[in-house]
Amino acid sequence: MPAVHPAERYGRVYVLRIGHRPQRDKRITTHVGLVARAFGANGFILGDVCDDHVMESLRGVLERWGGSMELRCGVSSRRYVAEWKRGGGEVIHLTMYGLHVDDVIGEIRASPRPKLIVVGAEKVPPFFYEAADYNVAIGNQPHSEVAALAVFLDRLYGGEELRIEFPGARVKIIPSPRGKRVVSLE
Ligand SMILES: C[S@@+](CC[C@H](N)C(=O)[O-])C[C@H]1O[C@@H](n2cnc3c(N)ncnc32)[C@H](O)[C@@H]1O
Repeated sequence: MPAVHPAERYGRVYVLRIGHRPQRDKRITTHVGLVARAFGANGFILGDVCDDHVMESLRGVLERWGGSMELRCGVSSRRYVAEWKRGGGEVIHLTMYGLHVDDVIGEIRASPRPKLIVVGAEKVPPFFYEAADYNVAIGNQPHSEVAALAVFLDRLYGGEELRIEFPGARVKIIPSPRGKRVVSLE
């Protein structure tokens, strides 16, 4: 049976990637976008810059593997956060300096408000700490925006996101104990 998209239960979820440096961060920002899609976010926003390499990679994955995640780039991150809040949504900034995820995830899951998850690259300006409704730490040790986003979305959706069936997929993997089985859906 196709899985119900968990966003139907927990509200709309977008990911805002800030601080992307096109010379250095192409691969890691692409991975942030891939995790956003695969772990059930409804939108991926690359703030302040556009990077064709990143956006084309993500569009290619959506075309082949399905899903209807909204993709945008080049919008002002600060304005996006402010407008999200004005529209009634809440902002969750992932940072190692924040409150431990275990101490806030219950409250976040209980809220039906649309959620904007902000992940940084290098130093995150104080604006985002102040504008956030929650500054959430996936443990209080430094690691990676990719890991932080994956763990946060998995906690938010309680693991349901790993069974999402993506609409419009052209191919699908048949899980197998050995080797690769991929079938065409066209
Ligand atoms: C490589 S880290 C750089 C962190 C940077 N030194 C700072 O002052 O925020 C890039 C991003 O990974 C995420 N991140 C890294 N460790 C994290 C943790 N323990 N909990 C939550 N997010 C984390 C944050 O979104 C952070 O902005």
